[in-house]
Amino acid sequence: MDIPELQLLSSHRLFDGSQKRYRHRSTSLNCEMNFSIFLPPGVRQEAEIFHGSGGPEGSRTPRPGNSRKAPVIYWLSGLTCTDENFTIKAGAQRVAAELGIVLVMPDTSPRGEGVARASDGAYDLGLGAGFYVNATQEPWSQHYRMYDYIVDELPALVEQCFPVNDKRAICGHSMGGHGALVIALRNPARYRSVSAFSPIVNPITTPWGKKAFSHYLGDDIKNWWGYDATLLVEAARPSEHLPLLIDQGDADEFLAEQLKLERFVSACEAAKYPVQVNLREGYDHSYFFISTFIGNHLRFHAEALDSQ
Ligand SMILES: N[C@@H](CCC(=O)N[C@@H](CSC=O)C(=O)NCC(=O)O)C(=O)O
Repeated sequence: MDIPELQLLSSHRLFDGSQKRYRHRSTSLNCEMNFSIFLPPGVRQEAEIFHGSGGPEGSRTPRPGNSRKAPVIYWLSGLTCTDENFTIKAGAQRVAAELGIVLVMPDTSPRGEGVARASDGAYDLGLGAGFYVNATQEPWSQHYRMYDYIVDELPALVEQCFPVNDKRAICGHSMGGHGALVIALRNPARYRSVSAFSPIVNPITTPWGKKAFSHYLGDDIKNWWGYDATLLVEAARPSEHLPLLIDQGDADEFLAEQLKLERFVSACEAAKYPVQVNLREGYDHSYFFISTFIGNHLRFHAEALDSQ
């Protein structure tokens, strides 16, 4: 494997660990991408292989010291987000530090010069709205391959450069909840557990999903099926079931029109796929909701990741 080039953009100490932000060249997305990572205490606090313009991490040499490797939770954010929304608003680091878990927060789409964007500046297509699919339609297919980026490229980079083992979990919100469910259902051997807040679970029938999929994947709905969690869960083999947790606010402004959680729950029941769903009275779609329950999700994953 090529040695990845990582550029450190920022680094902050918190809860005796570090919150860092990096930029790298993504081959899947054909552009520069940022991601954020939280390193808990007790593991090496720098990237091991690092090139770039100086800085304390500018070394190829493995560093002496703590060689413990931690499990990782990948967090996928929703529409309009970057890697920073969850990093700044969810308050996940305190519990991740206690549990000794690494958190990785990717961006939600390719970005930069030459990357296609919605012609009318819409928030639900293009930049910030990659929907975790591999686009097949022009102009999107030149960069919008978020599925490959999240499933393969980013974990390979993280596992090469940071003190992590191969125990992975995946979690997300809204569009990112859709991404987490789809990716885990399609790749059950790669993850120990999956969870979501307010996920879009049946995008082939709802407005955000139909708009994005018709642009990214074309008009033939058969090509959308592999990105619909409700269809995927119906087809999941019992031997590949993962621990699955969903939290949903009942005051969520998007629940009725965009999310359709009841369809996923019915499909899980029909397929006998065990799912824990917490309907939370009075909670909306925001990061206030996520910050309230993120600790529960991290502990749920920690059990599956065999962490502490
Ligand atoms: N009309 C809103 C829509 C954007 C929005 O609500 N985005 C959510 C995710 S929705 C599904 O993926 C979000 O996480 N926003 C970022 C945040 O920090 O709250 C708008 O653009 O205002």
